[in-house]
Amino acid sequence: MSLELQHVTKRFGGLRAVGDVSFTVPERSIFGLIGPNGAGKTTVFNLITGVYKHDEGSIRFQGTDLGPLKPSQIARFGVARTFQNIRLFGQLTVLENALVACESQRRSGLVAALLRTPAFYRDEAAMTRRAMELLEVFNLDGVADEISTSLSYGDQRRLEIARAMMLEPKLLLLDEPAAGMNYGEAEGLKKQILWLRERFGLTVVLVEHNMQVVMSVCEHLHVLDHGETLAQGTPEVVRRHPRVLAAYLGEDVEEERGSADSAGAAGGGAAEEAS
Ligand SMILES: Nc1ncnc2c1ncn2[C@@H]1O[C@H](COP(=O)(O)OP(=O)(O)OP(=O)(O)O)[C@@H](O)[C@H]1O
Repeated sequence: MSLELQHVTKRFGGLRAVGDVSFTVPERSIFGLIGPNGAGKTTVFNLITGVYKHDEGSIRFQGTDLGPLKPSQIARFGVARTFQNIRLFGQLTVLENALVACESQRRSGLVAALLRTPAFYRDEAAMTRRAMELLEVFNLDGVADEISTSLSYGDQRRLEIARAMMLEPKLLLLDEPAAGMNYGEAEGLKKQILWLRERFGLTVVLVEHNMQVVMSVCEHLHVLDHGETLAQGTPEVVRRHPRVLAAYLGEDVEEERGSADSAGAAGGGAAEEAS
């Protein structure tokens, strides 16, 4: 198993933002963490990446307890993320934004950089090749030299994913990647996420309100509400779960049922027990 949360609880003062949450994300799967606003989804990402420390429970990635690790150690361990609010370097170009992510990954050291040694240039060339390959996946190679803030909102979101991928992660956490995207852009995003999984053998956890995206790319869903688990299972199970339908996702899920079905919605396998 890739990522495993067991009985994780996080409190902010008197507020229990995440309460006794457990789930397991299988290796190379695309896993959706969904729920209404304030459900605790971003807090779970912040706990996995070490931004916050959980009060109870455990978070393990590929068998290692992430609890004692700092965010930078967790990133080096192969966990990368994007943010709900776009965090690009506005003055840098698209390519520079991608490259800056992996400065810490350079194999050649500071001396090599200062002296501009052959090792430095080899590193530089390899990183630029990887960046251009990723920019191409997201149709951003043609604007590699543009200042990042000149991109559309959807393109900036895709650039954030490309930048996170520069860290060569094993686990990618995407926080609302489809926010602000139109239908066509969201369709493109679905293909790009699937491609990344295939190409890099990636495990993906997706926080997303766009049910068109969630229902068709995720194999497993975990639904939070007020920090607690409301339901879990395949998209088929979750979207028919009475509590999910009635209380939180009903209209969206019903609306998207047709399009997700016709797109061959993921998760058609054995139905899991919904809690
Ligand atoms: N640093 C913090 N200090 C205090 N409360 C916080 C903090 N971070 C999150 N919260 C609270 O924890 C709860 C869960 O917030 P969180 O951002 O994780 O929800 P979410 O499911 O990601 O919501 P959304 O879909 O709106 O992004 C909310 O009530 C929020 O106000």
